[in-house]
Amino acid sequence: MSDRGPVEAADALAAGSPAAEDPAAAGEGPAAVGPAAEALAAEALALDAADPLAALRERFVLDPATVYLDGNSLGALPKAVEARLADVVSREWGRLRIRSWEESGWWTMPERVGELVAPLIGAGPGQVVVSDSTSVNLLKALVGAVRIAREQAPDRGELLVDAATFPTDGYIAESAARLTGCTVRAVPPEEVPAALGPRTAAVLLNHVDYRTGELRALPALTSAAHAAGALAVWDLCHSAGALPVDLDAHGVDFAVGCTYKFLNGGPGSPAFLYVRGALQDRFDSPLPGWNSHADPFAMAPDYTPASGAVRGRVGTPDILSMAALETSLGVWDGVGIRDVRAKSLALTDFFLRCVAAHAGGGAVGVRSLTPAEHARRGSQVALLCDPPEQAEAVMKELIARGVVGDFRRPGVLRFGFTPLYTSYRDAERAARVLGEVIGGAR
Ligand SMILES: Cc1ncc(COP(=O)(O)O)c(C=O)c1O
Ligand SMILES: Nc1c(O)cccc1C(=O)C[C@H](N)C(=O)O
Repeated sequence: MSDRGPVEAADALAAGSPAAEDPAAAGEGPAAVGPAAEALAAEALALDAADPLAALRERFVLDPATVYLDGNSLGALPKAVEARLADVVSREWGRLRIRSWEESGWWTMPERVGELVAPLIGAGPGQVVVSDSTSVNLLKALVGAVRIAREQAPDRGELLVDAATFPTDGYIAESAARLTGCTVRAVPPEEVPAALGPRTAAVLLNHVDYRTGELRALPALTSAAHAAGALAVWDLCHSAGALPVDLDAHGVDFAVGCTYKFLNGGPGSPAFLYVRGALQDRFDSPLPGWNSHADPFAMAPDYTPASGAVRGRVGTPDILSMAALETSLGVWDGVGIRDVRAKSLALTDFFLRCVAAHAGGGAVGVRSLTPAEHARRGSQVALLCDPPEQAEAVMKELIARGVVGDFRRPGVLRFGFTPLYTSYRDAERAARVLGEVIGGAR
């Protein structure tokens, strides 16, 4: 992207977007005023009144003056976290001190919290560990996948990587390739099936594109990788907690994801690593720290890997962040990920309709890069500004008016929808204020 100007880069983004030509998903025509605007506001009220998940909003700290649509970058704070952290600090650390590794269950937290994440990503017990960052887990997963692929076929020497990937995945894939003697080939996800071959060791894909919000076909792409004898590694940062992933059902080999977005774990909360049960004994981590040793307190000079999910650990876990995440995951009690998905789609559908009604006719145009088809949509809406150079200023003004999304180069306004706390009124207000901001630019 760096060698292109914002307009060229925006054209490339829009050209690759399946929704770019969809008028229903674009702000075209004059902005809605009067009865049309009132009808959308009334509809939002009715949708909120009928929303079975509406009460969950009470579990979060939210500011009524703000519409928070940035939960795909940093999830909102669940109310229960403050008291938990105060207790961890004052009692577990302050009074119990070293005893807490055992008495407060600190030592086993990575596996225990992994078990709380597991049902949300369709993983049975014993396959998910919470540890380190997504970037670090990507290295473990990629090197681990290549090593397994090469057990049977030592000449598999290529890593296929999503060409539109979030940058850290690409950087880590390059390093994983250098460590294993592989080469990296960047491929648009839809071209992965044709690019797979007898030399492919592993494929790394983002489940949801962080800029466009496009949801990739995880089942089909995983099957295609397997048919070619390669392993499938998925980055679930923008899907975990937003939609069903069903890792076990689709036979995914490795998956990673962060917990501070739709899982609301807090800034920098530790990420998760999934290693399919059938592969765990063959998982040879490139970061075999003492926490993943079969008997860490033996302090043995030689490394013997632990069995199960524990093998994905490295060093001492970050207890404060992990405790915040553990308590945050409590907001999912009694909540089904399929219900969350249904609300996410309804919210983004409604927001796109409101944008189409409110955000037309200004000096700055917007069109959705996010696929209109439900099967290809994550839980965000990405609007490309025309001209793209205006996007940053538009987002700044939106934030000043209490609508918090974010801006991504070259000209994308991103709005994340977290069904646990986002209301239809939020969606309507965000689109209405966007219309005012764009209209104000006339
Ligand atoms: C798709 C994706 N992968 C990886 C990351 C990076 O994760 P981390 O900074 O926690 O390593 C992010 C977000 O920052 C992301 O959106
Ligand atoms: N991890 C972040 C951070 O430390 C600061 C600001 C933003 C982030 C993000 O998570 C960005 C996010 N992954 C994205 O999709 O753009």
